[in-house]
Amino acid sequence: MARPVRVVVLGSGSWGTTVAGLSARNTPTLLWSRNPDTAREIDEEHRNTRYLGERTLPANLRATSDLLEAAHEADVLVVGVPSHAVRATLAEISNEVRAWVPILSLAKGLEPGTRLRPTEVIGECLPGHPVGLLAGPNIAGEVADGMAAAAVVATADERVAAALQPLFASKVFRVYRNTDVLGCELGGVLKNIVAIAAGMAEGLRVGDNTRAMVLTRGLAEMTRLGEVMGANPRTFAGLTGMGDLIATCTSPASRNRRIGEALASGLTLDEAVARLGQVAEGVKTAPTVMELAREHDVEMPIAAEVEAVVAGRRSPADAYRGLRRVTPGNEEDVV
Ligand SMILES: NC(=O)C1=CN([C@@H]2O[C@H](COP(=O)(O)OP(=O)(O)OC[C@H]3O[C@@H](n4cnc5c(N)ncnc54)[C@H](OP(=O)(O)O)[C@@H]3O)[C@@H](O)[C@H]2O)C=CC1
Ligand SMILES: O=C(CO)COP(=O)(O)O
Repeated sequence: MARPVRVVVLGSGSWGTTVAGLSARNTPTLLWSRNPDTAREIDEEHRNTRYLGERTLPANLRATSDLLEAAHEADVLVVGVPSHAVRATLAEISNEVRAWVPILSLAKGLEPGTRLRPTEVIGECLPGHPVGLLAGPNIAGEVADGMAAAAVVATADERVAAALQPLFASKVFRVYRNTDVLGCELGGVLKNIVAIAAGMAEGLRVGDNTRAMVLTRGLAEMTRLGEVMGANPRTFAGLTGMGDLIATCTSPASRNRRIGEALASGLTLDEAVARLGQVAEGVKTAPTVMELAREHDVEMPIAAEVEAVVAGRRSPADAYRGLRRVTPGNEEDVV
């Protein structure tokens, strides 16, 4: 009888740990943490208190702080470290992962400097492997609490995604598949910037109409840039686009939204980031996305205001005043 597929998840933050918990319910799973205390706590006490509080993890989820052990064990490798850490983490195991092991990214940011998407960084570090991502409207704490949610496994070869779907699925966690890797990945990256704008709106106590405008026009910006870069515009109406945008912009648990709220309350960016104590990918991604927007000649007024606030050139209140100066065009023009 064939042995079960072994999933290895790299990164023991809130989402890496949660995804490892999902997969452990279906198949043997090993979680790598760079912090030996965290690895021990998960392995022996079945908790990750720093990131998931007192929630209990599956007893069969194993953890290690030995990256080589993790790499050698993987039949499927899930990369759950933040986007700025993907290259450095994988550089240590570039010759250690068996050929053809599929690799899935969880990261929703762009690599600073290179502007590469996490799946592209993975492709450079571990060439020859099928690479894709798992994304969607998935606030980690809710998924860890067993609340119903849905996600998408995106890989260029649909057969690979179809093989990976059941590893993460449960009765309350529906896993769809998609072959538009670019569109699915950009959705997760770009919605974080709109979520910072939504958080600022929250902090400034704007009305529900303004909130709806930010989400809708934010989605238009995401779709415009995505289409020019080669993504299917329809992807942005799906779980990894509109779905994740709604979850992140409306959830008080979203770290990106919390950064926007903190900035609107008068905190500096450094103070807001320090108070959060977790990763908010939109902060580092905003300037990179504006570089892409300029390069592709795509108008992204909401992202531009967020970038100006994050760079300290504009206050949140001035950013919202700035949006009033945007000339409304034809709503039917996506690109
Ligand atoms: N949380 C969520 O709801 C969701 C998050 N995501 C995405 O998943 C990715 C991971 O986020 P998330 O788990 O939330 O992050 P957290 O902030 O919860 O945790 C970050 C994790 O990454 C580790 N880490 C940070 N820097 C490095 C590094 N240089 N090398 C190795 N490990 C590092 C941290 O280790 P340490 O504790 O030792 O500092 C910690 O385990 C992000 O791109 C995020 O956008 C996607 C969907 C949902
Ligand atoms: O991507 C997420 C939900 O899908 C998590 O968003 P935050 O990183 O803003 O918490």
